[in-house]
Amino acid sequence: MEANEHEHVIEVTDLRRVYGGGFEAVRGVTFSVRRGEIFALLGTNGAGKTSTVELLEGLAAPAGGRIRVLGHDPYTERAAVRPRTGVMLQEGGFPSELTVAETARMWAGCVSGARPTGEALALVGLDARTGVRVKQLSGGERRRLDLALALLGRPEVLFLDEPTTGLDAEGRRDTWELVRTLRDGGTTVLLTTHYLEEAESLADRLAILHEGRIAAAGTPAEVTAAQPSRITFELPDGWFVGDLPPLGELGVCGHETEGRIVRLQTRELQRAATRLLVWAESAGVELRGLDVRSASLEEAFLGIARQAAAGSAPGTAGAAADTGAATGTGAATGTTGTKEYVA
Ligand SMILES: Nc1ncnc2c1ncn2[C@@H]1O[C@H](COP(=O)(O)OP(=O)(O)OP(=O)(O)O)[C@@H](O)[C@H]1O
Repeated sequence: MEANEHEHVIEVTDLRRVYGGGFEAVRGVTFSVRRGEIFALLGTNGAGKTSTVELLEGLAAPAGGRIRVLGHDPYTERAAVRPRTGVMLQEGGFPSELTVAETARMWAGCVSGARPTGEALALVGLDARTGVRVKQLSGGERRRLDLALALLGRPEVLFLDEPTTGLDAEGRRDTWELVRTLRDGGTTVLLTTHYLEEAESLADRLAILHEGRIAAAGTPAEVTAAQPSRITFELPDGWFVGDLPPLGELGVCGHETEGRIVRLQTRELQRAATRLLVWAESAGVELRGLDVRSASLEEAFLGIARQAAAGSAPGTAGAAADTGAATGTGAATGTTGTKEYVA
């Protein structure tokens, strides 16, 4: 897709959604997705992921803002957009008495230019289950059937709302592989997920929603780079965190203790780990359970949740997510539940 690879096939500007009763679930969300990109929307429960995706799918009109999918308004120009998109909702809701093959045929009847149903079912690994009634499928198999139906129309844009919920580890990985293959073939994918590992492994770019706003956005690497790395270890009896070299000299920007367990935060992982180990060696101290790790998307996500719990909204609310630049969460130090990080 060289000619169009920078084309934005999804453009969302200052999007708002208000439910009956006046609750504003989406509060000024801006992002865009390029052709052939996998973009993940993450967020805490109730953050507004499904509310946003439903607007992109044209299922409801926004209370404010602008959406373009393939250059069209998905709500007012539904006829132009719908045939070129595939939608996998959280709940498929198919007649449970129909078999897998009957369901696929019924669905294909509503899709112009549908791919053969057997091909769609084979893509998701359901080709051996065509004669089974929907009600007899496992939860994971139903999710795969949902995905097969979304793929029937060979969509240019695929919306996947929590596509791997209920799948076992193998099924999840198979779905990731399929989504990557679709992306490599030029399909643009927007997915919501609760699995941070899924977003980290699959998404080219992502946005973390919190209370209807984008709290952080960028590539997984950019979002995690805003977080400090961690060094965790257990001190032997008789040793205390105060016996360590001055934490500032170690390159540590925060620490937390729980009994003998010490957790250090640093933005200079190599330097801090080296100095700590040199000190331990010279002092004859064994750092039991030593664990040195770079920040993960999980930590970025938890950082946002912590800020929420501490009552301070993330500083990048409403940030645009289309620049490719990380907006960061700035949640490295601060209160985490009952424990306080101390620089
Ligand atoms: N039909 C509705 N009427 C009123 N409020 C709603 C409705 N649907 C969702 N909400 C509220 O809007 C907010 C966002 O919900 P939404 O389902 O979009 O979140 P989500 O990020 O997809 O959550 P989850 O991860 O739990 O699926 C929540 O507070 C939810 O209770």
